[in-house]
Amino acid sequence: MSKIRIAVQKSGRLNEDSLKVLKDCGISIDNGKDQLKATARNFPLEVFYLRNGDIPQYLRDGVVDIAIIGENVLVEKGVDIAIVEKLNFSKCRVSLAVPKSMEYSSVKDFEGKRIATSYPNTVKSYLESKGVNVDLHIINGSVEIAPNIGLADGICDIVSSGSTLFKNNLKEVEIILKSEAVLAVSPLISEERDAILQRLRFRINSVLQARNHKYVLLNAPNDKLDEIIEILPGMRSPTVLPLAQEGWSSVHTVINRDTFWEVIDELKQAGAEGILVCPIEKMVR
Ligand SMILES: Nc1ncnc2c1ncn2[C@@H]1O[C@H](COP(=O)(O)OP(=O)(O)OP(=O)(O)O)[C@@H](O)[C@H]1O
Ligand SMILES: O=P(O)(O)OC[C@H]1O[C@H](OP(=O)(O)OP(=O)(O)O)[C@H](O)[C@@H]1O
Ligand SMILES: [Mg+2]
Repeated sequence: MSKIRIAVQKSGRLNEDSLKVLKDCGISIDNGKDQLKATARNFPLEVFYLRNGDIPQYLRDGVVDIAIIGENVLVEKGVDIAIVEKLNFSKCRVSLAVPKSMEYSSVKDFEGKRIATSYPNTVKSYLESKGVNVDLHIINGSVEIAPNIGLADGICDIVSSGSTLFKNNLKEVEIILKSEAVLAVSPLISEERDAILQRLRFRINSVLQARNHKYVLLNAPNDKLDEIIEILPGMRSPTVLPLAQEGWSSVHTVINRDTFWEVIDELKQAGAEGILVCPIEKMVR
């Protein structure tokens, strides 16, 4: 029986969270250190541990069938690779930044300037689309230091919290793109392996949905039930069960993490008591 081959970053920011997604999908992988390849014990899947920057090429050549990779790397390598899931981690942006002291009004201010970056293709195509010509200096790490040592006038690099920019006295002036970890698919995937991919996607979706929601139980006086149910979304509608104490009910529902605290505040104001919040392990819609 064939196995689907997935590329995962060998070490670095994506490694741990990528393996966690597979683990939460119930897939167990021997994760011996220094392995380049590992086989899952209970799912037709092989993991290839690779450098992030090499993964797009492996996908294009069909050496691996799928990969967990930062969207920004696919953009930089300019390969036309389909993204089938956004995985909601490693969120960042690729941005242009300049020294705080520089007066900046528009992207035209970059005309003729020296820009240090590890993402030359991304910067180039962005600035070309704006009709701006620059002098690019390609460096592989510690890009933010370049303006301070006189190597460049500005930089283009990954920004997340902004603290690296702050520490280097730089300010973010243009966001070129937003990125997060994604599941990408080789254009050469076979039909048989595509069927395995669909099974994997089903599991990934139920894991992502679960991570995004909480299970909530609360007690409510019966005369407040209508108002409380109005506040609650729920998968279909909330479950309402009578409590042993007359005139009270227990309400069970699922709440999205994004609106969680607002909903809890509203519930309390509407008369809910004894609110319990539990994590959800898997969620199948
Ligand atoms: N500060 C950050 N916050 C959030 N996500 C980030 C951050 N820096 C990088 N990323 C994302 O994580 C990915 C991997 O980053 P990392 O620095 O581990 O790898 P790399 O050094 O680019 O690659 P390689 O595997 O070739 O060494 C990036 O491509 C980007 O999508
Ligand atoms: O906005 P922040 O939260 O400060 O994150 C941005 C920094 O994170 C990344 O570097 P990383 O730590 O991966 O180091 P690297 O340059 O060695 O890859 C990126 O290259 C930035 O320097
Ligand atoms: Mg990095």
